[in-house]
Amino acid sequence: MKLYGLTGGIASGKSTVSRILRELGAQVLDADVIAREVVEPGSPGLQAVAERFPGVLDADGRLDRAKLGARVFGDAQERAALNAILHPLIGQQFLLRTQALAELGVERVIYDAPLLIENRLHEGMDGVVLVWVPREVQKARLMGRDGLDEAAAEARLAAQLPLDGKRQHATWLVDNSGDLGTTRARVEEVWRAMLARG
Ligand SMILES: CC(C)(COP(=O)(O)OP(=O)(O)OC[C@H]1O[C@@H](n2cnc3c(N)ncnc32)[C@H](O)[C@@H]1O)[C@@H](O)C(=O)NCCC(=O)NCCS
Ligand SMILES: Nc1ncnc2c1ncn2[C@@H]1O[C@H](COP(=O)(O)OP(=O)(O)OP(=O)(O)O)[C@@H](O)[C@H]1O
Repeated sequence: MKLYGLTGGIASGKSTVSRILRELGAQVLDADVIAREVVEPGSPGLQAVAERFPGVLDADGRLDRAKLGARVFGDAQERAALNAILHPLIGQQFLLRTQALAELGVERVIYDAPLLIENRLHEGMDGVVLVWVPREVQKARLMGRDGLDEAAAEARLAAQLPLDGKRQHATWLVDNSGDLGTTRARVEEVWRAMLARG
C-alpha cells in the first residue's frame, strides 16, 4: 500500500483539498478528527489531559477546546506537554486504521495531518502534498474563519513551521491562493500523478 501525506498550515486549505481528494475516490485519514476522538468523554486521553491541564473540562465533563487552545497556542512548553500526551495516541490510531485499510486491499491512503512535517512523519511516506498560501492570505483566512483577532492568529501561526519552510519537503505543491476552481484543477492533476505511481 502507498502512503501519502497531505499537509499545510492552519487555515491553508487542507480540509478543502482533502474534500476534493475524497470526491475523486481517495481514502483520507484526518489527524484533526482522530485528535478529537482520542479526547472523547470517558477516554484515557481526556483523563490524561484533564490531569495535566486542570480546569479544561466543562460542566458536562467535555473538553473545552477554546480554553485549552488559549493555554497551549502561544506557550511552547504547555503545547509540548499536550503534544506529548496526544501525539502517541493519535499515532496509534493512525497505525490501526492504516492496517485495517491495508487488510481491505486499499491501494493508497492519504494522511491529512497539519503537523506532518513538524513531527517528521513525512520521512517514511511515498510522497507529500503541501497546501500552500502566502502567509498574509493564511492569516486573513484564519482570522475570518475562526473569528480570531490578529494576536490570536499570530500565536497559532507561530505554533507551526512556516509554510515557506515546508515547501522543500513537498512532492506536490497545491497553491491555494487562487479561486477554488484553480485549486480543484491542480488537485485533480496531483491525484492523477498519485495513481500513476501505483
Ligand atoms: C488545542 C486544541 C484543543 C484546540 O482545539 P480547536 O478546536 O481550537 O482546534 P482544532 O483541533 O480544530 O485544530 C485547528 C488547527 O490548529 C492547529 N493545531 C492543532 N494542534 C496543534 C498543535 N499541537 N501545534 C500546532 N498547531 C496545532 C492545526 O493546524 C489544526 O488543524 C486542539 O487543537 C488539540 O487538541 N491539539 C493537540 C492535538 C494536535 O496536535 N492536533 C493536531 C493534529 S495531530
Ligand atoms: N481557494 C480559496 N479561496 C478562498 N477561501 C478559501 C480557499 N480555500 C479555503 N478557503 C477558506 O479558508 C479557510 C481555511 O480553509 P480550510 O478550513 O480548508 O483550511 P485547513 O487547512 O483545513 O485549516 P485547519 O488546518 O485550520 O483545519 C476556510 O474558511 C475556507 O473556506
